[in-house]
Amino acid sequence: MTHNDSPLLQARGLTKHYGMRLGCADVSFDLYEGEVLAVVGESGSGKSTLLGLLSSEVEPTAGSVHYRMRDGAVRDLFALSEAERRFLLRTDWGFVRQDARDGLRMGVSAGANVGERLMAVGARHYGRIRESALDWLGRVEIEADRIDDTPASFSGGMRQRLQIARNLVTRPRLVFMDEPTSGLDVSVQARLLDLLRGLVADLGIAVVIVTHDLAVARLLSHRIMVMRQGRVIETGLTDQVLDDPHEAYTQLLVSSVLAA
Ligand SMILES: Nc1ncnc2c1ncn2[C@@H]1O[C@H](COP(=O)(O)OP(=O)(O)OP(=O)(O)O)[C@@H](O)[C@H]1O
Repeated sequence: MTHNDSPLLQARGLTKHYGMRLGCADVSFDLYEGEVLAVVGESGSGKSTLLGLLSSEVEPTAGSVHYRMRDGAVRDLFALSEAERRFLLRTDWGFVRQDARDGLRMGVSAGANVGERLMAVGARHYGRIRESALDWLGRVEIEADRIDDTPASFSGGMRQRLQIARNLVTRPRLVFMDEPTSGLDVSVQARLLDLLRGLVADLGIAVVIVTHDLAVARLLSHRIMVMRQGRVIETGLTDQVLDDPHEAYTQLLVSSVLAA
């Protein structure tokens, strides 16, 4: 078996209690390289908790996450040192936050927002860093003459595109996305989704995307996990689950979107 045949990430029995309250319970799945997994469910169903557990920002009550590093070694994420975890987050992973202000440095230029990530993986040559930053601004459709502006002067859609560039410039193997298009105008959302879909496919990145919007899941994901009250109630290929949902709750979710 080659590296690429084994999962990039394996979650087993992931459970999180916040005191008496359940965040999520007994979530298990494998994620392969280049695969896009959407986690859907209504507010409070445990999506953000699960994303926090997978990215090792949240400590589990029980369960494990194993991740295959670039050197092929499979590591238990919760056994990594803080320095190793940070290194993963800066290099092999990306995290696109719902609010771009949480994922960008608002006080530094667009170019520096992108360049900083390159420096975290060892780039030192100013000219080349700036060239890569320009290239990536172009890929996310930000005009070259905005490179020295701070994201504070950008529109919501531009900020989100800059956040995407900042996350993808190091060619991470895995990107977590938390509602990356919500809060944007519908037309801006559509363009951003298109862009995301193209970039993810071109780069062959694995993605775990949390969304309450089934249209986003349909457009971006190969597989879908439906969560309710902290548990995964249905999972499968996105088109199959959305076209022929087995669980009554999923049917409700799908039909309420259709009615909207
Ligand atoms: N830090 C926390 N402390 C206590 N309870 C929490 C905490 N974070 C989440 N919860 C609880 O865990 C459950 C799952 O919440 P979570 O935020 O994971 O759901 P979600 O599906 O992401 O919701 P939303 O779409 O509204 O963000 C909820 O009952 C929530 O109140």
